[in-house]
Amino acid sequence: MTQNDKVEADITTHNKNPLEIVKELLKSSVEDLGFNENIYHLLKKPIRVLEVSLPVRMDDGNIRNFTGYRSQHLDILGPTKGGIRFHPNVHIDEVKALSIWMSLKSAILDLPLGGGKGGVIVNPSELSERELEELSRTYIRKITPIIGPQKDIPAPDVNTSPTVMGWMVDEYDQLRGYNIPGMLTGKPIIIGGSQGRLAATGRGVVLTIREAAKVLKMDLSASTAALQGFGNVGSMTAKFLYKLGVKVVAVTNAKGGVYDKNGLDIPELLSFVKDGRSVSEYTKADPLTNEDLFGLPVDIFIPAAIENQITKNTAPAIQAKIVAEAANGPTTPAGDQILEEKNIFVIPDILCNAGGVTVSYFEWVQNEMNYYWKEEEVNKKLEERMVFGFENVLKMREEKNIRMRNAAYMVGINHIVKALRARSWIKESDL
Ligand SMILES: NC(=O)C1=CN([C@@H]2O[C@H](COP(=O)(O)OP(=O)(O)OC[C@H]3O[C@@H](n4cnc5c(N)ncnc54)[C@H](OP(=O)(O)O)[C@@H]3O)[C@@H](O)[C@H]2O)C=CC1
Ligand SMILES: O=C(O)CCC(=O)C(=O)O
Repeated sequence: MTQNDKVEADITTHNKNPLEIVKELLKSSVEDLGFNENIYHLLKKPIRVLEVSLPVRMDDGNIRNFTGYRSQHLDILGPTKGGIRFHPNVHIDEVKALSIWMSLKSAILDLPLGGGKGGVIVNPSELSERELEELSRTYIRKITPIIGPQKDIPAPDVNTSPTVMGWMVDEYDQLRGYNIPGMLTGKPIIIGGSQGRLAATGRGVVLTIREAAKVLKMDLSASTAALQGFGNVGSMTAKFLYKLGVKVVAVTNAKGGVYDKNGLDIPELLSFVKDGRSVSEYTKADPLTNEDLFGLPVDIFIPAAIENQITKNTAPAIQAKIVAEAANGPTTPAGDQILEEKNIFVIPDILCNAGGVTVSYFEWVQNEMNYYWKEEEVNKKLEERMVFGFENVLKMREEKNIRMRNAAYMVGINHIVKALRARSWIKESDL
């Protein structure tokens, strides 16, 4: 059984297929908006999906042929846009689902972009740096026919750092014969990256938590938080929570993590992991398993790792008032049902983590005009967009007396529907 067969068996058997999950939510939201089912049929499939073979000469002299994908969901609002994931559990349905979420995210924040996403089935920790660079360059070569600054603009996601983005943009530029920085975002700043992009997703997550705390009348400086995932998004989220005075008591990664009921020293933890060490090796706090993380007595719980973490098995333990979905798709429908029964305020992924694509959009704008903003300007613009998105979703929630997740889907779909109508893909009778 290949790794992909195992992933397929797991997502099918346990009702965790992200594509089925997002399709169900699209269908019910289209119904709740009173639109014809035709709209659902237009939104449920990406317009284009490419599968590529990625042969890499390994250090031992043998060739390994990896598989990669790029999914483009909808391009009626602008070029498609979204990250590239390197992970052993990448699956075609996951990539398609992630591209649909990207469309919704951009729509909620009124970004002139559609949804895209890419992935390669690989465990990057098993590759040498040279092998990883070859894989990254090969992937970009293979998807070159369908990407470009006016077509589809990749970016980072799980296990793809600015260094990986640097290799990718260089490969594209070498192929085309000149510099085209706007073909990809999340680049190192020296070659056209934007100030503030590295921290943008975590900054955005914390802005949505701040807005949610206002709704719930919670004093953040007297609140506690626990985080799953301490990569780009998790670590930056922890940094900004700490700055706001939130006591971050627990963080984990795939190997486990640490807990201190009096609050972790986040700046120290950030420098601890900087040179490649894992949070699970930090000895100035108690060790913690990913299983125990869910049951901690905290006010804010933040999944910032991968999909399908808040499930019917883990959700019952959650005691938080706010679940802020920094990761994409961290909650299964069964887990979500339990969060609803517990009356937990969920900031849904397509709103919560939209700060990343927002600053990626700013990066692309700066690349196109070849003029660069200071970090304060980027951060100010990011804050405006996040608050705008949060307020629109909150308004829909209050108008319809529904949950934030349903409200976010409805705001996103409403926005896309306006473009579908303007292009006459749909008729008045579909609405
Ligand atoms: N990067 C971005 O700008 C954006 C990312 N996102 C989403 O945020 C999430 C995190 O992405 P990002 O931070 O970029 O990725 P990174 O690769 O930087 O970090 C991922 C983190 O998740 C941890 N992790 C992976 N699997 C598990 C597991 N089974 N249990 C606990 N922790 C685990 C990793 O641990 P370890 O290091 O041990 O593997 C690592 O700490 C993803 O869902 C991504 O799609 C959303 C919007 C934008
Ligand atoms: O920065 C981007 O363009 C996309 C980020 C991303 O992949 C995501 O929001 O899930």
